[in-house]
Amino acid sequence: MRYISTRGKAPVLTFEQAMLTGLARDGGLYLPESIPTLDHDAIRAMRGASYEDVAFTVMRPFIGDTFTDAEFREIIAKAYEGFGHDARAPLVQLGANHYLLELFHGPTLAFKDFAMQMIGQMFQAALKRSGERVTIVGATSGDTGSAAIEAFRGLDAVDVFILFPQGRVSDVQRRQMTTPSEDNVHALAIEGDFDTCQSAVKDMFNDFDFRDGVRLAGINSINWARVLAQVVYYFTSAVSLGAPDREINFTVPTGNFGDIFAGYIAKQMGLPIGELVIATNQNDILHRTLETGAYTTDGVKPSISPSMDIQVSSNFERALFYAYGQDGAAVSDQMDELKASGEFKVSQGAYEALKETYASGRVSEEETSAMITRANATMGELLCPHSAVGVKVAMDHLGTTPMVTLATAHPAKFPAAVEAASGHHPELPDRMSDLFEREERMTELPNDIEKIKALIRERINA
Ligand SMILES: Cc1ncc(COP(=O)(O)O)c(C=O)c1O
Ligand SMILES: N[C@@H](CCOP(=O)(O)O)C(=O)O
Repeated sequence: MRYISTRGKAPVLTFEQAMLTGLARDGGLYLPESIPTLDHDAIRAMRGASYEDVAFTVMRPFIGDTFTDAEFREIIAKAYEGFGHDARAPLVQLGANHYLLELFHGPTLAFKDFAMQMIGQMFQAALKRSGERVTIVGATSGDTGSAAIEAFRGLDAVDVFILFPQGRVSDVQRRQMTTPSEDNVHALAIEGDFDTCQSAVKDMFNDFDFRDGVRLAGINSINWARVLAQVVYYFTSAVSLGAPDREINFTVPTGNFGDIFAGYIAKQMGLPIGELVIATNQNDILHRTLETGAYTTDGVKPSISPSMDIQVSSNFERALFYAYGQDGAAVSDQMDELKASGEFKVSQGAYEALKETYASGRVSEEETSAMITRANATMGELLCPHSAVGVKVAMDHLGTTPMVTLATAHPAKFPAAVEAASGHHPELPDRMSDLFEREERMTELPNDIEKIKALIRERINA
């Protein structure tokens, strides 16, 4: 299996290289040259199988000879052993034809753990074999950072630097990043929003002296391995509802577009997914793009679903690549336009392709709170605000096809918004009950790329 860049001008890589490389050297994102498919018998055989077995079947065709079957099975087993639910991603019924996929039973209580625990194990195995050391730099609006720190803390061959927007993540999210005491963990509070942090990370990847000097690696969903691991739960949930003999729809709370793009990959692999519905909060750039064909940034507005406070949605580039018929030059032009002017207009053909693949909806702050209240009162579910955004949009798209809404985080990560809407204080699991007593350690930095790079160099003695 070979991996190509969405902008068509970077070296073609193996799975291992793509995983350790992160952003392509032409600024694009890596994708498999072709998407392997699973026939209906193979999908049917997933019924009753463990999450780990389905993970092996779904991911194996993408990893080439990076790991042997035995190594890969061991990686998967280790990745999911710390999850707090035997099913890993349990499905609960919310109402007629509506199901909630709980993706918050991992170590840091958000869906990011599904992929981050996998890539933590895969990095460790690959780096042990090569004897290399890497510097991971990631941007977070709260959940990716905590999941990455949990997955990489204490590992010998890795330093992990996480840039988060100061004052724009919840207290639980911040403490998950700032309380680990391992020397290889560095939480950096940056002046700005998530887009500021993500743009700094991309700038570091595009500075080849820095990139090669520190041996930079990425764990955001720019890393294909992150997206791949998220494909698995589309299969487990759809199969438990009758796929491949029945079509299933999905609604996905969306920010950086990694999670819903994993659904697109599942569909291309042969899973009969009907609608893939993008659910956005008031940072609704993706919904507007689907409505108008124009991708226009207009500043991040802080919301009660802060992990989705994103305007420059990284993986949308991957969606564009397919919408443009895998034309890297066209994608490259659009991305240049975005960088220069903060907007671009999708061509008519690509727009039609996007509309054929995705539906969308936007949820206001008031509607998010009202959905938390309603789900608690009438569905027996205490939703986090991101999941509430998803459930609200899904309800507007319910029909005769079963709908699965992805519940992307545990309500206890966002207690203020959840308590205000439901009257219930969501408790953290016992293993985290002392989170607010632990000592915090972070470095505050202005939005100044040179200062951020200097700090990273200094910390790793590069
Ligand atoms: C809790 C939560 N829900 C939804 C999202 C959106 O996911 P994606 O960025 O993959 O679109 C994120 C982060 O991005 C998140 O942390
Ligand atoms: N919501 C995310 C934003 C980064 O997304 P990623 O999937 O690209 O890592 C977060 O919580 O950090």
